[in-house]
Amino acid sequence: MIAQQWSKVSKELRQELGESSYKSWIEPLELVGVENGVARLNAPSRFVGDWVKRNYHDKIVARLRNDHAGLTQLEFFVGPAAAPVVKARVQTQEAPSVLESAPLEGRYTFDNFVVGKPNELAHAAAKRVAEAGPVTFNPLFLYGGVGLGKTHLMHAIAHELQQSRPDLQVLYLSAEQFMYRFVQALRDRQIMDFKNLFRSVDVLMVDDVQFIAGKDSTQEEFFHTFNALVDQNKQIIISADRAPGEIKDLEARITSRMQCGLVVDLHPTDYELRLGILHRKAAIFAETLGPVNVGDGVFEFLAHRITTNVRVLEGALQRLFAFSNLIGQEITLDMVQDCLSDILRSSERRVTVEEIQRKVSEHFNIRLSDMLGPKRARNVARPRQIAMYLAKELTSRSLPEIGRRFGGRDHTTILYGVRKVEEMRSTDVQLAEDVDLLRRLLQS
Ligand SMILES: Nc1ncnc2c1ncn2[C@@H]1O[C@H](COP(=O)(O)OP(=O)(O)OP(=O)(O)O)[C@@H](O)[C@H]1O
Repeated sequence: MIAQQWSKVSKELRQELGESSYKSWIEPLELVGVENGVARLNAPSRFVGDWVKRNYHDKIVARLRNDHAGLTQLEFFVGPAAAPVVKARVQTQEAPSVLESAPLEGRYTFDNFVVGKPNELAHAAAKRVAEAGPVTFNPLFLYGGVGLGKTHLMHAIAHELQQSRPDLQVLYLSAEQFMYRFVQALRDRQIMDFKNLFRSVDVLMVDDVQFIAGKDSTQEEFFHTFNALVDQNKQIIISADRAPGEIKDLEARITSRMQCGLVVDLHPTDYELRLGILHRKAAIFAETLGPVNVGDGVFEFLAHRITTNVRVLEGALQRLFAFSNLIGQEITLDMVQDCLSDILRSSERRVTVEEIQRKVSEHFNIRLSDMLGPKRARNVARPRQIAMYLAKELTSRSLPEIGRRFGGRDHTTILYGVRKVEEMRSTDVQLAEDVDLLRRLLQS
């Protein structure tokens, strides 16, 4: 049955992806089962599993859903199927005796998480929770844009707890899986069992909570589970793509509950963090694939050009490693251009220096002519430096080019402005907020 379903799906993928991608990535896979919204596939190596997950996850899930409504996730394993990583046990008689966590990604550990200015607070909060000391903030609410490491941090907490406190019952799942289990319990008339199971965990982690917004009965149940756990002083960790107050259609009482704990933001990455992540990921890929030579300037180029999110950055690097491995040559800048033309095109920065100058002037209520002119008063000079900083961050213009657009200033003046804002971001909260807001406005 499962084999037939997989054969149907792989035939469709063969048509869609073409013979060569099919042979490399789909043909070697075997579907071994589907349970609790997760399909388990056997892969010949972790590299193949990772690749397929990154590139074809949604395509495969969409097709398998024809036979398995409620499927949300793929899990890949190499060799004989392993037992799910984290389990929560309960003592009720009739209820299923085990509440299974969603699978954890083995690579999402604290060791593999690169810390920089944009994520240091989120990282510190996650580390604190992973120590499993007395609960000091509840819940920990992590939020940030797509692919900035929320899931990575949650899995890292689960891994750490698993190591240091195997006695704790830790449950990690996505909000979608929470809803799926709730609906299933309603359908099977096992709602009391569901309640008991969820109230028995010591640490509950719910990923992408924005998913339950607007889903009334799921929200209601989530609210009760949440309250019951908080009352018992059990740690809850939640992630979302935006701050609690900004999630549309989330009930006010849930929003205010979320705000009672520690709310931390994962900021968009900066150049240094992207560079650090590239080095770390390259070391990880090299462990799987063997060493690959990376030519001069490749990491810097990628960190400069791919600013959208870390997932895209990682996908780009993985593609380069796979290609370099296939042809047995080092990764050069030419190879980057050939191999990643689609990614580079789509991440081309469209914001212009002029747009930045306009927005920054509006925000600080100064004249555009003053921004470009010689005035040195602080109320003009600081916004000018912020605009210089954003121009460097958000466009691919060089410092001399930016200088020309700022009334013919020298590139060293621009560099000074950029550095000044970089420095001040860590000490001046107001300035950091202004910069983040402007960046968001310009990128939306
Ligand atoms: N600071 C970091 N260090 C190392 N890897 C990172 C970092 N930030 C993100 N990543 C990597 O980027 C990828 C995407 O991260 P993750 O899935 O955690 O993002 P997310 O914020 O949960 O995204 P989404 O909003 O799509 O759920 C993962 O492979 C993760 O390992």
